[in-house]
Amino acid sequence: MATQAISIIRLSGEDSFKIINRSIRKDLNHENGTTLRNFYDPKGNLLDQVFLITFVNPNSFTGEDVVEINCHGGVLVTKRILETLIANGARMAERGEFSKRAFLNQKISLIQSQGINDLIEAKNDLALKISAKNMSGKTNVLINEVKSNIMDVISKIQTAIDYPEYEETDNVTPENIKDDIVVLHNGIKKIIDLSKRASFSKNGIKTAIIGVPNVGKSSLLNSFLNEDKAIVSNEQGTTRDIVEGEIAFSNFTLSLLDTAGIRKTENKIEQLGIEKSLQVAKDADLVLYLLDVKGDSKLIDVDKSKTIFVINKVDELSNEQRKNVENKFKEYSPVFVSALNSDIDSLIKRIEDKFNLNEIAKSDEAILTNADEIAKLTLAMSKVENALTNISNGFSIDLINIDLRTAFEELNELLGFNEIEDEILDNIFKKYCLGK
Ligand SMILES: Nc1nc2c(ncn2[C@@H]2O[C@H](COP(=O)(O)OP(=O)(O)OP(=O)(O)O)[C@@H](O)[C@H]2O)c(=O)[nH]1
Ligand SMILES: [Mg+2]
Repeated sequence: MATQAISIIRLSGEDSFKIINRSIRKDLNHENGTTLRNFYDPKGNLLDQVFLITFVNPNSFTGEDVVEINCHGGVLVTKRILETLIANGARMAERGEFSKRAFLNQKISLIQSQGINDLIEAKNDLALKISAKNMSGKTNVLINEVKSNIMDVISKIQTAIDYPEYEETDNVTPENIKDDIVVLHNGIKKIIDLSKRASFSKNGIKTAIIGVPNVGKSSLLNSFLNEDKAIVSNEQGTTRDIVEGEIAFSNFTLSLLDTAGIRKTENKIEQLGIEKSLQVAKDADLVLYLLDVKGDSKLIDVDKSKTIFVINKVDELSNEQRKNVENKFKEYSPVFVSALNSDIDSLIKRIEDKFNLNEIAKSDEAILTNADEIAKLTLAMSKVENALTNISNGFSIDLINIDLRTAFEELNELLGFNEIEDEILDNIFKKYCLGK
């Protein structure tokens, strides 16, 4: 606890009014409202003048009676008010308990509660934007649309199975419903694709900076971070261990890893550093590979699909030399930067383009950034894919129906509409910051 301008203490549950009434002189009316009151400790000593906001169930965040106590933000006064409330019958909330109660009282869905958590932890503007949308319930609406599209196809099939004598159901054949299912599949695929890329925005893109010694890897890290974090020198093999740094841009966060320059060496410690460099490159989401303009173009083996090739020290190149270098490394379409002069905007732009983060920032689609949520959606998509394969294999509509129903159930689970075991539920909400 630290000193703040004001502290806000929230009571939630059916005894909320009873508990606060023990610390004030005249009972509050059991209604929504605001009031300024003197707050007394159990011995009757005046502790503070507090501003109270009351919410009567179900019209509160948790769906229960809630009293919000706005007191002065001193550490001691806040502590004494908390102690008084506890003496009067309250207890401290468990981690995530407010959100859990809101969920159990059907005030918010699982996606919304995840959105609250993400909002608190957002490290950049895009992550903030996505979490606000998820928290607001807009994403629920979009997922519900997908659900009702699945429901439409299921209903068609079900009617054909239950009432085969109806003329309208004659055209419900696997071939005829195929187009509907393809549309469904593409819709879910798009959400997954955007979500996977957006989750980088939330978690930080794990970015390895690699290359031969002296190309300016540590200088590039420092230039990103705008501080002298890694040691830079013109001696080859300066960096031996991984140096980490994190930087947030408007649409993404980079978790940068500067590595030891890769070369043949007899030095055991340097060798270990180089092994680490290769491992880091393997594990990374993104590799910034600094090419050596003076050396030959024999490259370290990297996964090109996740690599951006960079030529540093552009400040040292004449126009003529730059053209030659561009030619030499044409197939890698490298980005030119000068770490020394902090001239790295073109690289930042290239990263943004690679992950297409602008598209995500502008997108009106549902975007989920939590691995569990994406996994559920992926499972739903695989069931829809199964349905399509079964159509191609000439299976009957009742078999196709089974997969669509499972996909539907997965979406329900994503929204938290299915029965969820208590233990799993506790685990979901435990990651919340205290009491939220
Ligand atoms: N002119 C110029 N010099 C640079 C630039 N970036 C780095 N240097 C210089 O290049 C030398 C090597 O830089 P480092 O950042 O230590 O290179 P490194 O790739 O981390 O080297 P190792 O850790 O040994 O693998 C230093 O003398 C830097 O000042 C640049 O953009 N322009
Ligand atoms: Mg270095």
